[in-house]
Amino acid sequence: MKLVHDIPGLKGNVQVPGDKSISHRSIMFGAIATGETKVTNFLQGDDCLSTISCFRKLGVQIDLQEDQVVIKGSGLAGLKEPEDILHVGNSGTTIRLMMGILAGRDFHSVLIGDESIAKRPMTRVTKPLQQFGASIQGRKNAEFTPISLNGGPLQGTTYEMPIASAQVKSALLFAGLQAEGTTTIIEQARTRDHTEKMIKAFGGKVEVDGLKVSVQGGQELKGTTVHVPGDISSAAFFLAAGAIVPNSKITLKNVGLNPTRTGMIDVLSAMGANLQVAPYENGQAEPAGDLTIQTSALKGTVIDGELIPRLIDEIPIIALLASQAEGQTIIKDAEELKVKETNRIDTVVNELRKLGVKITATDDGMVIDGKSAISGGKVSSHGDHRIGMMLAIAAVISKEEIQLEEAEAISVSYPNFFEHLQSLIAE
Ligand SMILES: O=C(O)C1=C[C@@H](OP(=O)(O)O)[C@@H](O)[C@H](O)C1
Ligand SMILES: C=C(OP(=O)(O)O)C(=O)O
Repeated sequence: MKLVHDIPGLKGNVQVPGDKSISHRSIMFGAIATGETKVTNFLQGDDCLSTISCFRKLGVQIDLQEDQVVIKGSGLAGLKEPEDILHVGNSGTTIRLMMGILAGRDFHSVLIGDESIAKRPMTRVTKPLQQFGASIQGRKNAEFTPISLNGGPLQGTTYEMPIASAQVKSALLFAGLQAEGTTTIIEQARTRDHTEKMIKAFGGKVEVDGLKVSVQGGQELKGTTVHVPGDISSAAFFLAAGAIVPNSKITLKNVGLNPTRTGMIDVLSAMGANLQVAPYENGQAEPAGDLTIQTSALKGTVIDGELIPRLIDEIPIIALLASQAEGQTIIKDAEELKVKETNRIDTVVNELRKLGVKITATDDGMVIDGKSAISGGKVSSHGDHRIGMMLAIAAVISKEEIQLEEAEAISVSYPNFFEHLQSLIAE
């Protein structure tokens, strides 16, 4: 598609769609709890719809109307053997977290996904689950899909994670909730804690002590209401756009501000962005607030260490932001980018280079030189939603036309992205 380019400014308010990580988990907890769960502001992106479709195949009644979902859970024991393969589409969160649930169920199940999922590593979850006693098979020693599980009794265990991953932590917590005894996960760095918060919201207990997270098996979870805040990973595209497009002022309403997710705010502040954060005081489990960004004079920064898991999905758009700053930006300790929907070090660097950005790939990140003019050309999302949105924001600051291939991938996390972008374009 031809992207909108060379616009005079971005002005107005946007309510970004519901948080993807929280939306997935609301379906999963609703399905394994007893009683009714209501979810408001649910993200109807392709990934979360894949999660709904998998749980329907497990016999769970899920009613989806507009952005509200009602789930009728009958507890873990109420999940039924699926008669068909469970297809997770493009969603790493769906497949990895579901493995933690299915490992302890007394039936056979098979998980597959699209071409991208077929290349993403699974032993990060299947290996520790085998330590719980789970029976899991897959290509290359359970590294790749199709993955098949013969669920059964699990034994609680202590597991020190070799990587920073909320998906791995969450899968093991789901296994721990149905294992005998205590399960303790030791994180390498703090990752998003939506699973821990949701265990509590559903009436369960989880103990967090620094980087150690423990749960007891056999807890009964009870259905509840989940209010999903807007997704800061989606807001990130408009935060960047507001900062780099001249003559802009954008307010993003009801954005999730869980501190395990707000690395983008820290980076914008470090780069000198004109950003205001107005948190709500509504006592919700997941904090939220309004963010207002204005055109800013940015400077380069270094992004590494414990900051990385707090902004891992925002790195593609941060690379574009850095290309408009004064000086150099260095992103390191981000090897995990190589195993996302695409190898995001390579796709970000290759696509931005096509548009004239001075950017170099490193083993664990990238180095970006600032103040590049964005030239026209033909680019592709390579089927990766976050790359597609980043390139659409690159186009708005280009004087020349940019064509985006595989734009449809954007509906994975932000189905109305182009509508929202259009609504902000100043007359
Ligand atoms: O737990 C989650 O909801 C997610 C965790 C992150 O993945 P990793 O756990 O692989 O870092 C993130 O990249 C993904 O978009 C969503
Ligand atoms: C990495 C992502 O998602 P997932 O791992 O769920 O496919 C993402 O949304 O950027």
